[in-house]
Amino acid sequence: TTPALDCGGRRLKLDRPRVMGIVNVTPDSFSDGGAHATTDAAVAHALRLAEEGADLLDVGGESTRPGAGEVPLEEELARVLPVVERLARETGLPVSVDTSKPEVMRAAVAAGAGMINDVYALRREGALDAAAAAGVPVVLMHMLGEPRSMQDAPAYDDVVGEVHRFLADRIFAAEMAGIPRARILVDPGFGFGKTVAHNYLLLRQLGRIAELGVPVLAGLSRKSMIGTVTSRAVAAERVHGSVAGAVLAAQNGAAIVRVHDVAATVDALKVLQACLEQPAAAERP
Ligand SMILES: Nc1nc2[nH]c(S[C@@H](C(=O)O)c3ccccc3)nc2c(=O)[nH]1
Repeated sequence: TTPALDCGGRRLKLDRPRVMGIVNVTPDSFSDGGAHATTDAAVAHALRLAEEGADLLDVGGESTRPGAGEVPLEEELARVLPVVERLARETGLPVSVDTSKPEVMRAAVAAGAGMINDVYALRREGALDAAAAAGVPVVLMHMLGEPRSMQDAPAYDDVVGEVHRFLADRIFAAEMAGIPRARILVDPGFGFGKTVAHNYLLLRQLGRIAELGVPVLAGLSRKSMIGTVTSRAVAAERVHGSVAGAVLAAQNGAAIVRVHDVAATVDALKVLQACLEQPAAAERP
């Protein structure tokens, strides 16, 4: 039987590393086109990612930029719901909602979302119950502290061990809230309270996170861990480094990689798969 997730009725096979396309629904600071322009732009972008080969899409309405303030509930709903609704209707792909607010989780799943992606690992008030009631897979991600302060001076005795322990605790909390293990994924949270060194230790030892026995999601795309080592200050110039990171994450056990640059990542993972799938017999000339 092929490992797979049931994402609100849409099947996501996990027989090989899958690509989650990032759909940020944040108002375009240049045009005052208002809500419709924001929705239309996000949907158009997402449809392009689907064309490029994304296996699922991740719709987020709140920037978790370190130091960023909270987006009010009504604003997040107004951004996310129209996009989730249209993508659920217009693509056959599972649509994940990137939120920490229980109200957004419930509304997004009611609007067609088939996965919950929570950078707070369901620690907000009511989030465990909302995710349990939603009946869709949920991604539990590690973050050290709060977005506002997490990058001030992140410190660990053993970053891999502590991230592993946090995720094990959150899996337990989710199971106690009635979320079956078959609906749980974990994520080490690259860039969420980690130095560049911490991030690369986590990437190298991602197999230890995979030992938790649930699918691992990895999101390195265009992050400072890539920009720093490649001296690429501009996020859009971090594609090559991000693709290398995605391949490494997949090779080290990630079941899903969360990326901006879908087409490039899809091709790179095909090369990885070809390498991994070759039977040993083929090695003999
Ligand atoms: N599961 C999972 N969800 C995620 N949402 C994000 S937001 C992040 C970004 O660069 O996309 C980000 C960080 C800081 C500012 C803006 C955007 N990152 C992840 C991740 O690594 N894993």
